[in-house]
Amino acid sequence: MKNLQELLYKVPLETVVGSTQVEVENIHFDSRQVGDGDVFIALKGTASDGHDFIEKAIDQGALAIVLENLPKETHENITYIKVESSHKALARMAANYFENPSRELKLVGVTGTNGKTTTTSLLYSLFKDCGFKTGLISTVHVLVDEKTIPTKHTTPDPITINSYLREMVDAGVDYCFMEVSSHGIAQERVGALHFAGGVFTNLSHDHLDYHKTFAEYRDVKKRFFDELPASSFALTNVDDKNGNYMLQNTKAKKLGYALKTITDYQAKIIENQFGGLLLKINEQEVWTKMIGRFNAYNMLAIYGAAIELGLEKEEVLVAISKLKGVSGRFQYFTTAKEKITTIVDYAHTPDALENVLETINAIRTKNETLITVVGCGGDRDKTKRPKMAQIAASLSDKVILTSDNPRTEDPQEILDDMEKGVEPQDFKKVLNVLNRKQAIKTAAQMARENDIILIAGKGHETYQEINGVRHDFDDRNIAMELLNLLDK
Ligand SMILES: CC(=O)N[C@H]1[C@@H](OP(=O)(O)OP(=O)(O)OC[C@H]2O[C@@H](n3ccc(=O)[nH]c3=O)[C@H](O)[C@@H]2O)O[C@H](CO)[C@@H](O)[C@@H]1O[C@H](C)C(=O)N[C@@H](C)C(=O)N[C@H](CCC(=O)O)C(=O)O
Ligand SMILES: Nc1ncnc2c1ncn2[C@@H]1O[C@H](COP(=O)(O)OP(=O)(O)OP(=O)(O)O)[C@@H](O)[C@H]1O
Ligand SMILES: N[C@H](CCC[C@H](N)C(=O)O)C(=O)O
Ligand SMILES: [Mg+2]
Repeated sequence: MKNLQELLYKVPLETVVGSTQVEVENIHFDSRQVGDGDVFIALKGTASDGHDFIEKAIDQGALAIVLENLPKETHENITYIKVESSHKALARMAANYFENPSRELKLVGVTGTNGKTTTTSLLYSLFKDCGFKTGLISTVHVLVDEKTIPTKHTTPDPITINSYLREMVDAGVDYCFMEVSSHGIAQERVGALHFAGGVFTNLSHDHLDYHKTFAEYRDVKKRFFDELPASSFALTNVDDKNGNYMLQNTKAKKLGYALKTITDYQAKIIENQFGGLLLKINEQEVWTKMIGRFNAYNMLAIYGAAIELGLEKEEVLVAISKLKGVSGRFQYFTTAKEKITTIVDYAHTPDALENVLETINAIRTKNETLITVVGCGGDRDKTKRPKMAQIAASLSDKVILTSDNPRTEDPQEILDDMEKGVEPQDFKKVLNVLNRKQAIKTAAQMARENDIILIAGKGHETYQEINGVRHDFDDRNIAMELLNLLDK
């Protein structure tokens, strides 16, 4: 049981109808989960409005309702708490409910269009390697030190985040690294968390279905830094054209990392090959198994964050040299006889796809054929579709356009949207194979000795969502099975 008044600590209230001196059980923002003695927080969402479910929540036993608009008629024994923003109130109440676990460990948030999963996952591995109990909240999974929890969101809702953080604190976790998505910031999912640091990776085209304009998307990301406390650090990629903008109004200690600009954490790429990168970070050389220029940025972000969190330079460099790749990010295998290399990568934005293809083109020997298999997700930003097809076709020798997660959209229409981006000189390189498994099979049949196949967009995902149903599907298993079978 929790005292409602205590749960409302630091929540700016507009009007209260009824008593706040009541004991409550749980807090919920979904009426379907409400039970006896709970608080229901009515959120205005994208598909519906939680205010429409207040009566249902009361029928199910809610004692108190947090809302933005008071109903005309109220029930006598119910407490109504009117706030300006239910999303902000939820964030604060969730933190209060779990007794502010983010203050009991060092929480670092990583935001940006690409590189969040890579950076947070590698920070997790690095801190584990240095002997700390560590937590991770990422697109791939949540880790409470060594315990794995499956996840659906990159940045979950505030109740879920705070419950994970409480579990981490109780398990003795010292550091937690979490991905902060733009949806997470816009919906206040990270609203009342206490961050020890924030990292910005980069900003490019994504989610323009949700944020409408690039400026709005950029400013949502900036809000994360605006709200960091003075005791924290804000580490930004100053080579990105929005890097400095992110830190413009932050109270946190401002720091930069770059390959091209003079700043706090700098690196030079000395070698870039299939085996990894040789970097010179702040005058010290280090080999990493991570591949490609974009990973040099990820390494710098990791290095800077680890130093700001108090680790020694030497131990950080040793740990960096031991880091292994992240699930579904440039994950590759080569067949035994024909030496066909298949790379599975989560590139699902134009920028990520361009980076991955440029990385492959920079390190291959040019005699092989590069075959790219790529699709775009349904119910997501449509404007990235033609761009991704254009990039795939211009930077590969052959392209197979296919489905990603169509969700509730018609897969053929997604493919048609993509095809519009292919430029006339590339028409002859492109094939359309709607079924993703067939598309991978086509690539496998086309490939000859030493060729390279890139399968982009789904990375670590172990399902394909069609018509709202998730079917088992793993690019890596399918590719491995088909290629090994064909490897005579
Ligand atoms: C567009 C979006 O982000 N939606 C998220 C949002 O839902 P919503 O507010 O739009 O919900 P809604 O359906 O309009 O309902 C409004 C309110 O009524 C409530 N309700 C609804 C029905 C009912 O019977 N009773 C009831 O109380 C709902 O619980 C909700 O509180 O809040 C929900 C709870 O936190 C999320 O689960 C949901 O994520 C949806 C499923 C989603 O697909 N989100 C994706 C786009 C997302 O968040 N992605 C980012 C990663 C992006 C990236 O960086 O690549 C992520 O962080 O995962
Ligand atoms: N620093 C980077 N800059 C640009 N591209 C990157 C960077 N790091 C990774 N990538 C590319 O972007 C893809 C996605 O990387 P990652 O999963 O780390 O990003 P993310 O920000 O977590 O994405 P999401 O928004 O889906 O959670 C990778 O598979 C790789 O192709
Ligand atoms: N976090 C991203 C993941 C996209 C992955 C891609 N496979 C797709 O389904 O579009 C999103 O929800 O937009
Ligand atoms: Mg991610």
